Amino acid sequence: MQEVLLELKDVNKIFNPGSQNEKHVLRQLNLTVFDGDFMTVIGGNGAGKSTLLNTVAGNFPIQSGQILLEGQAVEKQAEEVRARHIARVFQDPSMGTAPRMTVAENLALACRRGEKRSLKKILTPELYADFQNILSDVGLNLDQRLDEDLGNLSGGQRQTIAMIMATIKKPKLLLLDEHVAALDPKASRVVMELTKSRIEKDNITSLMITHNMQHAIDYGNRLIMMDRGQIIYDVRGEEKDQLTVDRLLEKFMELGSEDSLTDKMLIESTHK
Ligand SMILES: Nc1ncnc2c1ncn2[C@@H]1O[C@H](COP(=O)(O)OP(=O)(O)OP(=O)(O)O)[C@@H](O)[C@H]1O
Repeated sequence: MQEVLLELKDVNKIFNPGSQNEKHVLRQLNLTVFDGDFMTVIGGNGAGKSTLLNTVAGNFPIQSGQILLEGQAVEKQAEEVRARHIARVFQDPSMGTAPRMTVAENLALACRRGEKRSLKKILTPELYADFQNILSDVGLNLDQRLDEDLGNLSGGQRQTIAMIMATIKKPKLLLLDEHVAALDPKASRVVMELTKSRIEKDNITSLMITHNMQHAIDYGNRLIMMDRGQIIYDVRGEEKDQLTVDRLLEKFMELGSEDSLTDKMLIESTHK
């Protein structure tokens, strides 16, 4: 039996409740994520994908329901406890990283995720040597750039560092919110392959939002499709392996959701 890592039970998330701008975004949402699942998350604009990740991360309070990480209610945990367990990579590489600090300093901070930050020197020669090893495996000559400000690197290089930062200290849960969407196809490929190897190396339970349906099919062991705040399709294993982009498009049509299929999804899905 696979162990449950994350459980969402009847979760409702409403923005601006009781006001004219009330927006019921997650609707009685139920989801069980098993230890080691690498789940891709797709859905049209406004389906609730980012809201799902933000509520799981404990950033958005919910109106009702439960979000349990290893049986503990996420929103009741202190921020540093959540930060220790849950790592995130965003579309914007400046989020979660410090552009005016060097690559090595950023990595050193990531090694202390969830610990009380202090000004004490944390970048030891041993850590520096570890970072050089990790980066020489990645390529892109990043091992030569440890002393450069992170903000001077290209978008692809910064997302590479962000991905390593998120996984350098194994999190219980990794949340990826369209983390390659702003990259050109070549950089996107490099970061996706790194994503796969970092996740597989430590068997990290991961949720990855993507607009690229080919990526959603090619990566991970499980795929969910969201529509109007609910999970309307959940496949894994062989059934997922047999999916094609055409089949996913059909699925959108079947569910009467073709309006939410955006040009971005159609264009991105043609890139491997
Ligand atoms: N902080 C907020 N306040 C009010 N409404 C919000 C807020 N955040 C998101 N929403 C609304 O909730 C809905 C779902 O947004 P969300 O960002 O979760 O969708 P998504 O599936 O990630 O979409 P996309 O693919 O376009 O990023 C949208 O209608 C959005 O406008």
